[in-house]
Amino acid sequence: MISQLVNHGIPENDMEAMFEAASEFFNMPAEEKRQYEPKNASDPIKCGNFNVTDTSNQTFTLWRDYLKLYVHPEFHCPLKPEILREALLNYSVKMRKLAGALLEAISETMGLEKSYMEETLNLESMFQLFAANFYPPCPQPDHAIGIPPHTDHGLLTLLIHNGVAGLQVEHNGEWFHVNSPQNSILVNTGDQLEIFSNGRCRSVKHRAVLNNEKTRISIVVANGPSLNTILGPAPPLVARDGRASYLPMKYEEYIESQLTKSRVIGKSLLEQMMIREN
Ligand SMILES: O=C(O)CCC(=O)C(=O)O
Ligand SMILES: [Fe+2]
Repeated sequence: MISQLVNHGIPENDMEAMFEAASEFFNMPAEEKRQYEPKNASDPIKCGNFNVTDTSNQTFTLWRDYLKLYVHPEFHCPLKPEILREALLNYSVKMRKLAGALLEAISETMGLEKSYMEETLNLESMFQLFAANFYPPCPQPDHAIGIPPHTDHGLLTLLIHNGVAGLQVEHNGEWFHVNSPQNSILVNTGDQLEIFSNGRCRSVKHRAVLNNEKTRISIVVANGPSLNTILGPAPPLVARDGRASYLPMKYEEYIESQLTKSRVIGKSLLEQMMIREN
């Protein structure tokens, strides 16, 4: 499930402030950014760039700079550029409210109480991850990739971009461009929502491709349950369906396992969580 919100109530200024702050960050000298090179996968502030990565069954040359920050329940932000802190605090609060409202509506659509997810998944202390992705023009766009195919691990990811196309989603084994308008917010369902909904909301496989003309920037906020939530299919949905289709796991462990297990086993973590029918 992927949807596009056009009337989302987030002022254009708030989005522009994020693009400006992210561009300033990426344009800082390399020495300034080096302090945030990741030492551990769980560092709350990290940035990095072009490299080669192995997913479960392929090796990719990546063509992107990224900045990843844990912004809730604890707020982490680099000191520079100075404009980033205020813009990000404001933006992350608004994205949290929007994600909360969407999750209430999704709860109701599934026949649950409006506040069911908020209460059972401890959304008050939801784990929120911010990412800015910067993809410069690539001379050979077909020989590298911005982000390899993946699903997001949280509940809902909210994404905006600077008007340059690049995001693609997979449907029935084929890749399709998501040509969303510049000021819209793209809503992407993640693994935790697929598990919680017992398969009603599918986690969308997506990737970012490159071009040789324009720099693309995407600003992503991933909203998940609290890190200590043990998330499994919602019991009322399991009762309705007659079976649970997924195993439960603590969200914090899920994030850690996604970084390690899928490479070893050769299947995505979400596939490993599925309980097949005999
Ligand atoms: O840049 C994009 O459009 C995709 C970004 C993305 O999938 C991610 O950061 O998880
Ligand atoms: Fe993603």
